[in-house]
Amino acid sequence: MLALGKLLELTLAGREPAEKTQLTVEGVRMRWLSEGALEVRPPEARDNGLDLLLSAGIHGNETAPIELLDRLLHDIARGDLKPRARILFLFGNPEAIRKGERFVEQDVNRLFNGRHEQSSGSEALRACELERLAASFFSKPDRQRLHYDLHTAIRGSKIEQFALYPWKEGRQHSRRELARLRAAGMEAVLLQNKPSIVFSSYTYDKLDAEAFTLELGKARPFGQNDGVNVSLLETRLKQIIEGNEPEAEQGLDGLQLFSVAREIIKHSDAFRLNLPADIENFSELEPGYVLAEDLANTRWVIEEQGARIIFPNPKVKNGLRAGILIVPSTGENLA
Ligand SMILES: O=C(O)CCC(=O)N[C@@H](CCC(=O)O)C(=O)O
Ligand SMILES: [Zn+2]
Repeated sequence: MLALGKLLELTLAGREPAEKTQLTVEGVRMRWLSEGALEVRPPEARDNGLDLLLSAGIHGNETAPIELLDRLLHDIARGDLKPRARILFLFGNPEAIRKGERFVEQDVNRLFNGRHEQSSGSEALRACELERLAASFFSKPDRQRLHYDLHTAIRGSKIEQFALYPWKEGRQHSRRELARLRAAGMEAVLLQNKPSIVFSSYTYDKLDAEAFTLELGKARPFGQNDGVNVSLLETRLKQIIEGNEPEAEQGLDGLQLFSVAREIIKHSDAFRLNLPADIENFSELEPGYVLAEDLANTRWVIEEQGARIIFPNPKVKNGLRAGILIVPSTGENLA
């Protein structure tokens, strides 16, 4: 296999490849751009006009998505997968991946849409570099732009695989993209309704890509991901890469839609989240339940019917999201 197909090995070893560009037997050009960053370009005559950004390891301990991208890249480097799309593979936080930690000093996925400018340290620099790599990749006019940022979650979930769809003023969420996600095994989608500082929000908002965070199961160390079944997603990604994706069904086939009711922000060290440590994502909360308390007698009380909690985490830094309260959505504003 071509050395550049071993991007993960290079990244784990913290090494630069001797040759920065290599051609596969199929004439596919692989170009190493920076640590954990590799561009794949099909021969011009085969290019179908899609620019596909696949990122994983924005959180270093979320290894199932990293292993998935590693398999795709191996297949391309061996000539077993024949891309018609241009692809940018990104391993988001190499230092944290090497340590097997979510992050080293700060969460890279809270540093996009310019937030890195208000911060310092290696993770702020990396967020800036990831923005630059994505912006340069998505700078070609008249091409389709698609970004999947792949994650696994800290805790178990009542709905195992789901997507978060960013928001931008004046832009509608796409039914066609939702159908594509359903075909890729996603059981639910959270339709965001305000701007955010995560990677997929940056590519959606600033680079006009269709962009999603995908949650694929529970985070586990390398080699221990048998419980994370990514087979439907893997099949669909191969089809997208090879440009032979079956036309998605019109219906969303049982895909559950949610919208954000409220983001729970931790304001101080006095923040308390009144949930069991092992609570699963998408657990329902009854109206009247006191979800959280913070300084100056601030209380987060459930008011919404059908409210559920995702990503509860009282350990985040002050000022950051400590959970999202969501409610079912009918998806009436889809394009
Ligand atoms: O399990 C958790 O609490 C977090 C899992 C995770 O990393 N999720 C992403 C979601 C990004 C988004 O809001 O689109 C994150 O929190 O960064
Ligand atoms: Zn993550």
